[in-house]
Amino acid sequence: MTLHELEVELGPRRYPIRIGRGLLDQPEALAALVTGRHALVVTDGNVAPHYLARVQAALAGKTLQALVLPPGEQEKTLARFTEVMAALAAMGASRDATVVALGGGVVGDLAGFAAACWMRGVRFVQLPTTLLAMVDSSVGGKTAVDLPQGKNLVGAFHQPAAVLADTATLDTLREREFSAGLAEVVKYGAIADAEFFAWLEDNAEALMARNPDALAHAIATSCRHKAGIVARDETEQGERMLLNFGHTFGHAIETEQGYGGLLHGEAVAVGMVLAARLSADLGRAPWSDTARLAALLERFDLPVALPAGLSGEALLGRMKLDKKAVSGRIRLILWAGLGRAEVVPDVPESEILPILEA
Ligand SMILES: NC(=O)c1ccc[n+]([C@@H]2O[C@H](COP(=O)([O-])OP(=O)(O)OC[C@H]3O[C@@H](n4cnc5c(N)ncnc54)[C@H](O)[C@@H]3O)[C@@H](O)[C@H]2O)c1
Ligand SMILES: O=C(O)C(=O)C[C@@H](O)[C@H](O)[C@H](O)COP(=O)(O)O
Ligand SMILES: [Zn+2]
Repeated sequence: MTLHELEVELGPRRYPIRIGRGLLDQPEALAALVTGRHALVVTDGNVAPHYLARVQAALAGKTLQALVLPPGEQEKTLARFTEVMAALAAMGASRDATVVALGGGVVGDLAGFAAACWMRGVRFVQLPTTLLAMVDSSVGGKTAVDLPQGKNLVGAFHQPAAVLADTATLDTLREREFSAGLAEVVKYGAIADAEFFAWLEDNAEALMARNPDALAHAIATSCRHKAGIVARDETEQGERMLLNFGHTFGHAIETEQGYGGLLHGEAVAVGMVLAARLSADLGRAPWSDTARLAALLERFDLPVALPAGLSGEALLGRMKLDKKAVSGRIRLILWAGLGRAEVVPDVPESEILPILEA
């Protein structure tokens, strides 16, 4: 098994990211992640039938409970968060408990937020099973739930103790969700690594065919970028905002659709193209790079234009509740072309609205 091992370095608080096929088949390594007596495995109804038994078997010596939630973004709510709290209370979880997130970004964000809050913070382990979770959400400690008013509005920074990504779990992931993960992979090339972007262009077919070597390279490269940025700016005071490229638009779309329309990765794909077009409109980036970005996303079967039926004014209103906004003024991640993004305060609404109405 080819194993990629990385670290997120946060001074004395550092944690490993392990990426490889078959990691869930190593019971000792899984058991070592749970240090106290209590463990709560949070997962969802699509993931549990495939992978929960293996995790349960590995943790058999522990006081163990599993909470299987209904899948989907519409479940990343305060109500489900309360269910996780209730499960921890019912099992008598003490401060040395571990919350294990087995699933995609929805499970990871929700379980992580629960771990951040239970008794003011307990140990948390990420076992990501979607491409998106492996390349992005399992790393970096952003945890949250959505409100009807906006994405991830209630949350906390709470770093996992370890991330263990068994890439064999991607074998059961549906095509649409797989493509959604590729959007966040493309993001790293777009904001920080033009060479990686070109590699993605050259290897798009291999990635869509889920070639194991291509996938491992894409996941490890993405995690290396994310780990580096998080290490330099854990709580998003500056550089980390670049990871939000496409997200001010994307989150507005997801919220406006009631979390039942585009998937997060799909909304980010549209958002990145809108941000790139706005950058080109403002003379900050070459149009040719915007075309390359859209073309690559399309090769990954991702949408690159706003879904029909959304009002530009309504989307603009949603964008004002973005967490990067300052004193109610929208702050956007724009780019200067492939591999170079920047935080831009005070982009006039009069420049943004036409992009939302085009
Ligand atoms: N915390 C962060 O830094 C961060 C980063 C990016 C995205 N996110 C969040 O992540 C979420 C999106 O994550 P996602 O794309 O993983 O969505 P998801 O968790 O909803 O998973 C997608 C779908 O795939 C199913 N699934 C998961 N693993 C599977 C497997 N191995 N086999 C078969 N089916 C499987 C799930 O049940 C779900 O239906 C959003 O809420 C987004 O806001 C957070
Ligand atoms: O890790 C980060 O920082 C990111 O922004 C990664 C994003 O891909 C992710 O969607 C994140 O959840 C967005 O965070 P938010 O603070 O904009 O809600
Ligand atoms: Zn994202």
